[in-house]
Amino acid sequence: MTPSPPSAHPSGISLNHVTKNFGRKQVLTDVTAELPSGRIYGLLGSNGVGKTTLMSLICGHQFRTGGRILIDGIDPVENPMVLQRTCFVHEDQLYNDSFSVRDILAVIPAFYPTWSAETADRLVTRFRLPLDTKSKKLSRGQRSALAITLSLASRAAYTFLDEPYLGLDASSRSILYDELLAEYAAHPRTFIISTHLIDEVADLMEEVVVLEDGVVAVQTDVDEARAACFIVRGREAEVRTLVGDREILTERHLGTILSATVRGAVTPDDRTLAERTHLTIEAASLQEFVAALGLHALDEVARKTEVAS
Ligand SMILES: Nc1ncnc2c1ncn2[C@@H]1O[C@H](COP(=O)(O)OP(=O)(O)OP(=O)(O)O)[C@@H](O)[C@H]1O
Repeated sequence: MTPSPPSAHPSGISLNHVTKNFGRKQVLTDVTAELPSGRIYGLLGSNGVGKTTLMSLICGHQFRTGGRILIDGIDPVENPMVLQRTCFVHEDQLYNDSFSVRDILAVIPAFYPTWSAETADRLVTRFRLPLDTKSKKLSRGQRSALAITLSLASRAAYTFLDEPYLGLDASSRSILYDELLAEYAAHPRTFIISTHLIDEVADLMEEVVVLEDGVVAVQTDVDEARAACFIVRGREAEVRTLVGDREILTERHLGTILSATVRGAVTPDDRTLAERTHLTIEAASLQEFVAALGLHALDEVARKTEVAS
């Protein structure tokens, strides 16, 4: 067998100084990141920071203002091959008003050579989607369930889920997480999920990318992130003694009590000292870690800007 030629580009998404303006408003000012394929990414950031915009740019649904985007080495803009390999359906997706759920499920497979009718059927049943209801009559949760069904059944190599849980009740959310992991295990591909429920989806995500002020403030592996910091709480002097010369990412004061999020792993000596000096040590949740790192990264940017000006 002739070996296939080495690809000039590694597979995955490559973002290089990507910018996006809407009129005079700069939403993405300089987004640079490498997202190797075959992972589940969490795209995080506050409301209006540009998560949906970035996903639309990557899929080629909108034009970027500047910079370079490559999917498996190919620019997604007006490229039918990339369109077949990416799926980005969201809850407020517009469908033809006269289309029922059944009609939508009949039309969409034509766009995806990898479509799985079996997955679509299973999700329709599990979400109890009303097949004969017109799309505009669906509730918000049902619209989300339809978007998830289309996204997972597409089996697209790059699947984007924009806050996929909107309007879903607790049991439908657990169907989403369950099905996503099952699909990912059986048919590995790349998922990019924007979310504000960091801790709820923390077990799904392998890597998080945090957008702040138009740039990637943090990109980190979730397991590394979990082991990378802890919170120590107690009287300020004792907390500072325990922390030593390690880096404090954030600190909060409540009277004489200091709560510090510390970069690094907890050591046995830390535990002994904490017990002796009545400090509490706990693991930081992913949400706390991301918030601390994000704020810290932005402080650094602000400090460097101040120094430079
Ligand atoms: N078509 C558009 N025209 C003008 N401004 C837009 C357009 N689309 C998005 N924006 C603006 O770009 C910014 C980023 O919007 P975007 O929806 O990407 O944010 P987001 O991070 O997904 O927000 P959220 O977490 O609230 O969903 C917002 O200020 C929004 O008002």
